[in-house]
Parts: sequence; structure tokens; C-alpha cells
Amino acid sequence: MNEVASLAGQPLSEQARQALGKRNLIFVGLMGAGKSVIGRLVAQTLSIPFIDTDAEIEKVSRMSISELFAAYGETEFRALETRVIERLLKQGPRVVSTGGGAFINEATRAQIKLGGVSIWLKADLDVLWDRVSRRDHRPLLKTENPRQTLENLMIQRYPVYAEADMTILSENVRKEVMVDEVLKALAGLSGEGDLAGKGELK
Ligand SMILES: Nc1ncnc2c1ncn2[C@@H]1O[C@H](COP(=O)(O)OP(=O)(O)O)[C@@H](O)[C@H]1O
Ligand SMILES: O=C(O)C1=C[C@@H](OP(=O)(O)O)[C@@H](O)[C@H](O)C1
Ligand SMILES: [Mg+2]
Repeated sequence: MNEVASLAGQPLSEQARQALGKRNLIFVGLMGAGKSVIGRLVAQTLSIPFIDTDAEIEKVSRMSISELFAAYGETEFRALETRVIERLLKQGPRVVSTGGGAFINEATRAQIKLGGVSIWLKADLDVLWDRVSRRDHRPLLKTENPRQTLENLMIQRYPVYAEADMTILSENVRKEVMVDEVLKALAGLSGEGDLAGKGELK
């Protein structure tokens, strides 16, 4: 009997947790995809510690993301983001929700690929815009036409996010439904698949 078959009959959350094993679970995707919110809920469901990289960056720098961008610029922010994520991924297993640009940075992407199983939360422009336009704390969207900026980022970034291990559509469904989608995808990580052993913490 393979690993998946032996897990059948157990609650989905338990199947997902066992399939993930000692690996980190890392959410990537554009602003508004739901990485922070869904990541936290998935972590609670799996009883695995949760960390949001933006929150961690704000903690270590004692500045908000907007303040960091304003004071040091995006390049410095990315360097800090890379260092923080490298450290966090070594402390797993954790559910790690990244900021939208993290996976686009080559060094950070390489760490994420080595450090666990990545999930791209993919959403269309209308869904993202509806969500991000309700708040104004995202420095990259402080432009004359933020919807156009978001669309440009989609065009640039979607081919890169597609390198994540798994893709889940983020739609306007209840958050619990999104969590279930994630658990189902994880439960499908069989002991024999391409992702077996990938990102296993030593
Ligand atoms: N499935 C969903 N249904 C409704 N609202 C959602 C859903 N997922 C996320 N949101 C909302 O969208 C906004 C952005 O979510 P957030 O997790 O901060 O995205 P990200 O971290 O990817 O930028 C939040 O207000 C959040 O509550
Ligand atoms: O897409 C990006 O480059 C960014 C996304 C933000 O995180 P969320 O995706 O959680 O909003 C935050 O890291 C920063 O404003 C930059
Ligand atoms: Mg976030």
C-alpha cells in the first residue's frame, strides 16, 4: 500500500499534514491573492507555526513596509527580504506567506525552491484589484493608475510564479473553501511523486 492509500480515511487536514511531512509550505503570488490570510488559516488547520515574511521584515526593521520602501528603496527591501526568508526557511517546518515580489527575486526564488513546497495562489485582475483597492498600504501601488500597475505586474510576474510547485486558483469563494483546496493539493503529494522528499528539512 502506498503512502496516500494508507492515509485515506483520515481527516483531510491530517492527510495534508502527513504528506507535507517536515517541509515548509510557502505561499507565493501577487498582491491580494490571499497569501497572508489563507496562509494563516492553513497553518492553523495544520497546527504548523505560521510566519508572514512582511510581518517579520517589519519586526526586525521596526519599520512598516511603506517606510522601508520610502527610506531605502525597493532594492534594499529585496535584500532584506532575501535574508529574512533564508533564515525563516531554516527554522521550519512552517507555513510561510511571502510578499508578492519575493518569488520574483532570483536569489529568494532559489531558496524557496530548495526550502519546501511552494503554492502559487493565482487570481485574475478583477479579483486582485477588488481586494487591494480597499487598502493603501502597498507602496508599489501608489502610482497614478494602480490598476494598470497591477496588470503590468501580472504580465511580468505570472510566468515566474508558474515555477511554483503547485498552483491554486484564488477566487471569491469563502476562505474555508480556499483552505480546503490547499489541503487537497497537499494531500495529493504522494510519497512517490516528483515532490517527494523535496525541501525536506534536515
Ligand atoms: N478567498 C477570499 N475571499 C474573500 N476575500 C479574500 C479571500 N482571500 C483573501 N481575501 C481578502 O483579500 C485581501 C488581501 O488578502 P491578503 O491575504 O492580504 O493578500 P496577499 O497577502 O496575497 O497580498 C484581504 O482583505 C483578505 O481578507
Ligand atoms: O508585490 C510586491 O512586490 C510586494 C507585495 C507586498 O506583499 P503582499 O503581496 O502580501 O501584499 C509587500 O511585500 C510589498 O509591498 C511588495
Ligand atoms: Mg501579504
